[in-house]
Parts: sequence; C-alpha cells; structure tokens
Amino acid sequence: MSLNVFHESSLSKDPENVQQHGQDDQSKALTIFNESGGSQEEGLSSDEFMTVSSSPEQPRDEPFDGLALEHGDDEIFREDFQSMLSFASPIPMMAVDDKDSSLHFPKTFLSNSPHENHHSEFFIQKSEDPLTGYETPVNRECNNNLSDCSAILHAFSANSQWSDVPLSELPGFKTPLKFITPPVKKFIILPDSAPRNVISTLVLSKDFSSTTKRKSLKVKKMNISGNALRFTPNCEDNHYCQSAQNDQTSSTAIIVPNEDQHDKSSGIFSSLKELQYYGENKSTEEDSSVCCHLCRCKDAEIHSLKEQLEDQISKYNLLLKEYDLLKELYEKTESTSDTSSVNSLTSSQSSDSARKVLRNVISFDNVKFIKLYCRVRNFTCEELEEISKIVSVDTNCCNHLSQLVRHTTGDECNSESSFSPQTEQSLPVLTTDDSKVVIRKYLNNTMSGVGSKMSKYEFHFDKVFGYNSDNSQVTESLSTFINRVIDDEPQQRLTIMAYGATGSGKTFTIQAIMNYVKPMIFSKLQSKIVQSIHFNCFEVYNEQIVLLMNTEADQFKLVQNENELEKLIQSSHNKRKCAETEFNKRSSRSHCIYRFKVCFDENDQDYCNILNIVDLAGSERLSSDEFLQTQLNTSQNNTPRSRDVNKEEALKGLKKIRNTETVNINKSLSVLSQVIKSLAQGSKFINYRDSTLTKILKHDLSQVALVVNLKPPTKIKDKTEVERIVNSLTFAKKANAFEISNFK
Ligand SMILES: Nc1ncnc2c1ncn2[C@@H]1O[C@H](COP(=O)(O)OP(=O)(O)OP(=O)(O)O)[C@@H](O)[C@H]1O
Repeated sequence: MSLNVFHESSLSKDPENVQQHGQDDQSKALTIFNESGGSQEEGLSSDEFMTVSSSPEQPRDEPFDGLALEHGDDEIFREDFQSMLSFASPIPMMAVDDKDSSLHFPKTFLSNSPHENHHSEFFIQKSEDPLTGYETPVNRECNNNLSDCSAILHAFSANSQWSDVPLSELPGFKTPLKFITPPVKKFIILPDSAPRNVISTLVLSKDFSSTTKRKSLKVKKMNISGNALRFTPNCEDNHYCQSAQNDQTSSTAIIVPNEDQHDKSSGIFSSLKELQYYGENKSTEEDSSVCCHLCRCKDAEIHSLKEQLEDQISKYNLLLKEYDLLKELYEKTESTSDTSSVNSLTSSQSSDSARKVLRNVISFDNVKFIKLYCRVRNFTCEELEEISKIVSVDTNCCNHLSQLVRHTTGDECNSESSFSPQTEQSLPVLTTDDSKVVIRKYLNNTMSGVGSKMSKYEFHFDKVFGYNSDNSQVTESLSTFINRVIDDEPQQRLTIMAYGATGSGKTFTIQAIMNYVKPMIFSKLQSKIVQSIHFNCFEVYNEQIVLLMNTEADQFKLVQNENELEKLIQSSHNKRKCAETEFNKRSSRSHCIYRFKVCFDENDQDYCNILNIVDLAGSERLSSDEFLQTQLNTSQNNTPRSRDVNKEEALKGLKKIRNTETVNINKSLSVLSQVIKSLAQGSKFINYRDSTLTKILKHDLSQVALVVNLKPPTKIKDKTEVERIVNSLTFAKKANAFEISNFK
C-alpha cells in the first residue's frame, strides 16, 4: 500500500506512470494530485479543476513539506480529515499536531513521489460549530450530488486507523517545515483498484475569508466511475440497481453548492457518517451495486438537467411571446394614446393564451400578494333626501356634495378644473383620485370657526373608484384577477372580498361581481374550455358555518347552466342572516362565501380552480341602546303580543344578540386582517385557526383582491361618519401595511 503524491498531469499524459504507483492489487492506494497542470484525457480536462493560486508561503515548485489546519479548527473536523486520508494505508500519511492543530505530511512519502518538484495541497474545512455542522440535514437522494460527495468522503472516514497512531511513531515524520496558507486547495482521489480510464475526482476548495469565521467547503466537481469506490449505496430502487449492475461506464457528478450556504459543507460531513466503505475483501457483486448506484445518480442528474433545460426553454418562449405582445401593445397605445387597445387585447375576443400572457405582463396580480381596491359608494335616495333638507338638492346638490366628496376624475359635479377650494374649510371631507383616498377630520368637530384643527389621512390603493363610478368600472378592473379562474393554469385559488362598515355598499359590489362572473364562466363551459362548474354558498354567523344550499362547506354542487346558478344564489341570499342596524335597514350579520370550482380536463389531466367571492359582514361598533330601543318599539308595535312582552327583557335579549354578532364579526375581521398581513410578510406562523372564516379560506388566501367599501359622509360635521371611514381604511392598511401619511 502506498500513498503517492504527484503531479496530476502525469496521469493524463502517461497513464502508465499512474499504473506503476500502487500496483499491488491486494492493496489500495490513495493518490493525491496537486492542482497544477490539467488532464486532457481520461475524462478530465484542465478546466474541470479549479485554478489554484499559489500562496507566497508555498511556491509551486517547492517540495511539499506539510499541511496545516488553521488554529481553532475543532477536534471533530480533524478526526474526519485524518480518517479520510489514512484509510488506504496502515501507515499514516499525515499527522495531526494537537498543540497547534496542524496536519502534517511525513516528508518521506513526499520524497517517494515521482514528481518531487510538485506539491500537493488539500484543505478541508467544515463549519466551526460542530453542532450546527453535524446536524445539518442533507438530502440523501441518489440524485443529490452532495450526498454522492459525502459517500466518497465517508468511504475514507470509515477506514480510519489514524487516531491510534501516535505522532512519534510515524515513519519519516518530521516536524512541520511549512504551513500552507489557504485559500484554495484541490483534492483528487484515485483508488488504485479503479480502471485506468476511470478516475474519481473530488475537488474541494475552502473560503478562508478573514472577515468571516465560518468556513465553507465548496465541492466543485467530482468524477466517479466504475468500481473506483465501493460504498453501500443508499439505493432504494432495486430495479434500477439490478438493471445497472453491469454498467461500467463512468459517472460524473457536478457539485456546486451555494457559496453562501456554509452549512452545506458540514452537511457533507454529516452524511459522511451514514455510508460505508467496502474494502478489497468485498465481492464484485457489491462493486456492481455501487456502480449501479452511481449510474442511477448519473441518470437522475441527467434527468434533472433535462427538466431544467425544458423549463428554461419554455420560459424563453413565454418571454418571447410577452415581448411580442408588449411590442404590439406599445405600438397601439403609441398610435391611439388610449387604453382601449389594452382592453381589446385583454378582451375575450383575443386568443386565450395571448390574453393570459398579456395579463401577466400588464397586471401586477402575479407579483403582488394582495390587490387593493377602494370603492366609495354613491348616495342613496334616502341620503339625498336628508341632504336636501339642509340644502336644495336640485340646485345646490353638487355644491353641497363637493364639500363632502370629490373624485378628481369622472365627477361631473366637480371636475378637477372646476373645483377650486378657496379656504381649508371648503375642502371636501373625502377626496379620491384613481389611486388615493384622502380623508379630512376636523378635530373640534366644526368646519367653520377660526383655528379649527384638521387631520388629513392619505391611503393608497391599486385602484380607487369614486362615488360616481358604476359597477362596470369595478368589474372591468377586477376582470384580470377574476379571469384567472378560467385560465388553464392549474391550481389557481383566488379570493375576492368586500370589506367595509355597515351600509358601505359591500353587498352591492359583490352582486355586481357575481353578475360579471356568472356569464363569464358559463361562456367558457359552452366553448368547452371549462369542463364543469360547481358552486356552493354558505355563511359564517357567530363563528358557526350556516349552510345555505344544504351542501357541506367543503363540498360543491354541480351546476349545469347560468339559470340554475342564479336560482341557487337567490335562494341562498334570501336565507342570509340580516338585521336592521343604525346604518343599514338590511344589514348582513354574517360573512357570506360564494364558492366556484371550475374544472378543466386538459391533455388527460384533470384540475380545478377555485374562486371565492366573500361578502364580509359589516364592521360595526356595538349598537346603541337608543337605536335598539327604537328598533324594538317598531317591531313590538307590529306584533299583537307587544303588550305582553316585558320590554326591558326584550331589549336586553336584542342587545345581547346584536352585541354577540358584533363582537364575533369584529373578531373574525381582525383575525382576517392579521392573517393577510402575515401572509404578505411571509411569516412562518399564520393564525388561521383563530377564526372560522380564516380556517375555511386557509388554502385560498394566496391571491386576494380586497375591495374596501366606503359610505360617503352625509353630514359635514359628523365625526362618527368620518371615523367609520378611517376605520375601514385602516383595515386595508393593516392587511397590506401600505403607507399612511398623517399630517396636521
Ligand atoms: N355604488 C352604489 N351606488 C348607489 N347605491 C349604492 C351603492 N352601493 C351601495 N348602495 C346602496 O347602499 C345601501 C347599502 O348597501 P349594501 O347593503 O350593499 O351595504 P353593505 O355594506 O352590504 O351593508 P351591510 O354590511 O350592513 O350588509 C343599499 O341601499 C345599496 O343599494
């Protein structure tokens, strides 16, 4: 048995030369090459090896005298290193000096080298923290190159005799003459028993950055083949093993761990403990099994590379398409300078794939986790009546409304040009533009009066719909998001939610969205793009699921056509829990969830997309006693038994019911906002379980469109109205953590 250290190029240029070292078939030899030169043959080329800059302390042409580990390297590492290098020979190849933690080569070995003028360098390092180092999990799949590497390292470590040999007994050992200063070393292993045309190569390098204490092992490249190394394959695929048993072709593994992940180096060492080296006395069958393992790894690697290549090609093709579409879009918008070209390109007339690609490009749905909309609803007739009591609606409506709301586009009463506030007091309470909502709050609750203080809050959205906007504007903006459900992209799980205070227009908006969705998906069913459509509707009331269609919450009913769907929606809607509140005559007291499951059958692959449309219950403060009393009086006046009922008890009962509803609604909305925020921030822990609503929507919150609905203020001096608006906007702010500027 011998250890040979010589110039690597000798192997490639003169294979015979290699043969003469470690000739003894009964023995194993470990041959270590240095990095200079480079093999042009035998499957190795110079560019397969790392370029090693020779350090000033160790010029290349000097004989190799020793090898040192840095001070501070831990014991466990040194054991690994020792054992790795000493397995092949009963005569230790190198020593470890405990005093200075250095590793040394006996000079005699080196002088036996046929290439004395060259030196071999190697340096292996693992994480400084032995615990972290050894416990780092490593994927031991066959196709994981890191574990291949570990297998080799382990092959050496398992045969360690080294620790038993006292330093003094090392033949030819001299005190270290030189310490090698890293940075980079290469380590090539050539077992003697390997066929000459097959070489096992392990190239290691080490980052000895002075700034960082953690050191990494970067395994650059490893060529393994034939029966070069025998170890127990971690091979579960017996079929493969058998079929590959006689395959003697060489196997190459390219290993380039992420340089930043220092722990991977220690992962190699941890895996190292898992595998076993098989010595000379093992049968050739075992050799074959090792070989088959290697072949399997090779195959797996080729397969994975092929997949990566295909993936890249399809990405490239997609980019090309996107580029063409963008170009087209750009040219059209250049010539027409309006957005109609975008709409026409994204319309259903365009080819589906083009539409999809373009949508991905022009919208940020696929980039943003949550898309935020704000809608300020219009005044109802009752509200206008109220207003008309203060000012003449016919003549002064616009003037009056302008003191309450203003949208800079689409507001006929108050277009940007005609609006010119003279004083701060004449500013509208609620101002919106396409992406911003500004709310002014008069702290002393008065619009007039010198020195009144005003707070101004600004909230930003992806899109804001002013109080004069109609439903079609809302659905048009949401269409890119909604249409994803009919995209032939599998596993789309989308959720649209309408949030807002009681009476802010949530149900109104949700109905508009439903009216858009119904014909849209059924048209796809007719054109056979969609295979089947399923629907369910239920509500969450006081944290309990209430079925509105006799279908369990996690199930769906197959719906054949739009009419059938319409009937289901209507009957569900009628069953919803509603009550009169101070702000809405028919206020929804529950979260209502409309669920669509759209299924496709493409290329024999079935998959379904999910769209949830959620009409959230109105966020509300507890009802006042005064309001409840009026409500009770009205209802009792309408019932013949009114005189028999204990009024106080009834009030108490009603108060309890409303309060429980309000508490549950607010709690679940608060959990929802927290969950969305956590998801947006990528938090590890998401508290879905804290409310029934989030439990149900757990899998469907990765793509959310949230419409925050606002009721416009009807009274200039009404502080409560403004507060309700601010509260709703704050919910959106919490959900998305977008900026709020608050200045006096
Ligand atoms: N954009 C709008 N234009 C005109 N009227 C609207 C608009 N949005 C809502 N409304 C009207 O405002 C009233 C309250 O609307 P809606 O019931 O949708 O509110 P909500 O937020 O669902 O209330 P709740 O939470 O109490 O159920 C209704 O009479 C509705 O017709």
